[in-house]
Amino acid sequence: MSIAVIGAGKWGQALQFALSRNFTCKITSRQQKSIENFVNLEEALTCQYLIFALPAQVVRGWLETHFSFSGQKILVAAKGIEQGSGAFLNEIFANFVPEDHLSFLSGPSFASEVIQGLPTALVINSTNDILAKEFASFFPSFIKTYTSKDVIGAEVCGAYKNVLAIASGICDGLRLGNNARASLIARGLVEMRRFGKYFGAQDETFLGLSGAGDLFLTASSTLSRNYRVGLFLAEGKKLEDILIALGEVAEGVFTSAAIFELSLKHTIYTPIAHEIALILKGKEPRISVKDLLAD
Ligand SMILES: NC(=O)C1=CN([C@@H]2O[C@H](COP(=O)(O)OP(=O)(O)OC[C@H]3O[C@@H](n4cnc5c(N)ncnc54)[C@H](OP(=O)(O)O)[C@@H]3O)[C@@H](O)[C@H]2O)C=CC1
Ligand SMILES: O=C(CO)COP(=O)(O)O
Repeated sequence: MSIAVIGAGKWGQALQFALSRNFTCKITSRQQKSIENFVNLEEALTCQYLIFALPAQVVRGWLETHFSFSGQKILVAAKGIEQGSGAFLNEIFANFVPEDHLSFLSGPSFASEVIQGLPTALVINSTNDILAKEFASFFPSFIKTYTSKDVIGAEVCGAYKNVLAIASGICDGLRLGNNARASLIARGLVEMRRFGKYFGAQDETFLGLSGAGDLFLTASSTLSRNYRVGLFLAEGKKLEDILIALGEVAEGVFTSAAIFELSLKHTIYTPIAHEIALILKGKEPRISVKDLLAD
């Protein structure tokens, strides 16, 4: 059995750490890093199992440039919707990999906790149940794994909660209180369900680890990059400066634009994501709060 993680950022390194409990797990990235079992891209691509931990926005370009399908089984660990096209990751990957070789990881998982071996529970989502169970079996005992066939539901949850985490960070940054944050998260859950249902997601996904689990985590902790983006926006910092200081990806910034475009195109009511997209374009957060309360 050969397995490699593509992308040695925060999440890629945490996944490699977890999967190395039971196997030799290789890892590759653009830049050479002093990590055990770091290999070049050519060697990684010969592995039977590949885990993609790249930002959602670069996935299509990366696949076009580097990937040719030769039977690899894929687990996609990114969370986001492509800005511009509004494409979900399963749609992008479907151009390069047969559906029965594709699976998607979801659930509450701060890389900084996984890399310490702290427990969590995750979901492997695939239309191919055998593949999902195969990937699930690779995870170490400190990660409890479940499987699901609701790929689109998991994807919407993983992407949408990043936008709601920005909203929650703004809410806390403006010191609106615990009641306001709980209201925002609860309405956010309803909103992301409405959005997901339009694209065929199943109800139960929103109440489980992929939905409520990851949303509650990300929207209530400064460990979340997206939440921190929200905190800094509330302080009046410029998005450009925030992202430079962050130095890591905050997917909600791009996904909010994608949700904005998809919601307009398909007439889906997504008021929170709508306001976040406007704030990221310069709208004053306090005015957004007033507009949300009045809506
Ligand atoms: N961090 C977390 O807790 C979690 C993150 N995720 C998701 O995983 C994905 C990756 O996040 P994370 O690892 O934290 O992000 P980081 O910013 O820490 O790392 C991003 C990685 O992507 C690589 N990369 C960036 N741009 C390109 C490009 N144009 N071509 C090739 N490689 C590129 C970087 O390569 P290099 O190292 O060479 O610079 C780096 O390895 C995101 O979608 C995120 O939402 C999901 C669950 C948890
Ligand atoms: O997806 C995550 C936890 O499940 C990580 O969230 P952030 O990208 O906001 O840090």
